[in-house]
Amino acid sequence: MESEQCGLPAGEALVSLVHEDLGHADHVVLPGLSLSLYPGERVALLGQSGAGKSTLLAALRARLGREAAWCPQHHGLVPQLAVYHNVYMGRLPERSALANLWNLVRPLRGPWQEVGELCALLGLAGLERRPVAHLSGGQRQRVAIGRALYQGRPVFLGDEPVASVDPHQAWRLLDLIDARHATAVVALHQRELALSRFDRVWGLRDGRLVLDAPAADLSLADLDTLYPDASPNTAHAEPDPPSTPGPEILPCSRGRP
Ligand SMILES: Nc1ncnc2c1ncn2[C@@H]1O[C@H](COP(=O)(O)OP(=O)(O)OP(=O)(O)O)[C@@H](O)[C@H]1O
Repeated sequence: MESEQCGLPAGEALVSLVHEDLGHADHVVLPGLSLSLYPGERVALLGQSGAGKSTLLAALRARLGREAAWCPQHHGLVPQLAVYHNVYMGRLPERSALANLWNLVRPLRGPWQEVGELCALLGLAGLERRPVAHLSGGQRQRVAIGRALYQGRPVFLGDEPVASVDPHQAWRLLDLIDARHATAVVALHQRELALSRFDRVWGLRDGRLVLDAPAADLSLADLDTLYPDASPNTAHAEPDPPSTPGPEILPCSRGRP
């Protein structure tokens, strides 16, 4: 269900940031940021390298706590441990220290089955016992997604979770994420995916949220403006005519005063 204005869903926000300074210690990256995340929304988070995507995701994660599954940018896997153990870690806090210790030596039957089913869906069947250090970059990325899915939380927060896989796999992985999470915020650089797979796009540039709009109202040309350092050759070759005003005047968040 959406409100009449700005395509925002009706209902109470899961998280609202109102004029908040986000950053690291004394280094403010996103000053005075305002935005809201609503239940059921799938949001693509775009912006060039250093724009503050990870910073914003960290802030959302801190506010959502145990409501959010987390898939970090650099995977955060333990390379010496097997695929099974890395995925199992998604539920480490939910089990006793004794069960976790036992599982390290001898996998528990229930989790072994659950993780095996997840691995099959992720195209990792048969690799459960293989150390993550012996996997390809794309396989590691899928293990990291598997660990986040195994957390079984309602909100998925992903920091470029489909950066190392081919477009077909990216599509399938987003299917899996969608099937298991009502709400998602995913940082990514694939603009086509942002428009085709997400309800809303947040765009960061120059320390500001310059884009907060329904994906259906945006074109690739709108998203290109988030990448001022891109050369003309790497930007969208034949830009669609902007279907909405440029990003400078697009922000449209309920939390915005
Ligand atoms: N731990 C940190 N301490 C201090 N500054 C940081 C820290 N992490 C990131 N920054 C700075 O914050 C800014 C935003 O970084 P952030 O990682 O949020 O960007 P990003 O959009 O996720 O970039 P990328 O696409 O390269 O991952 C950058 O200037 C970066 O140098």
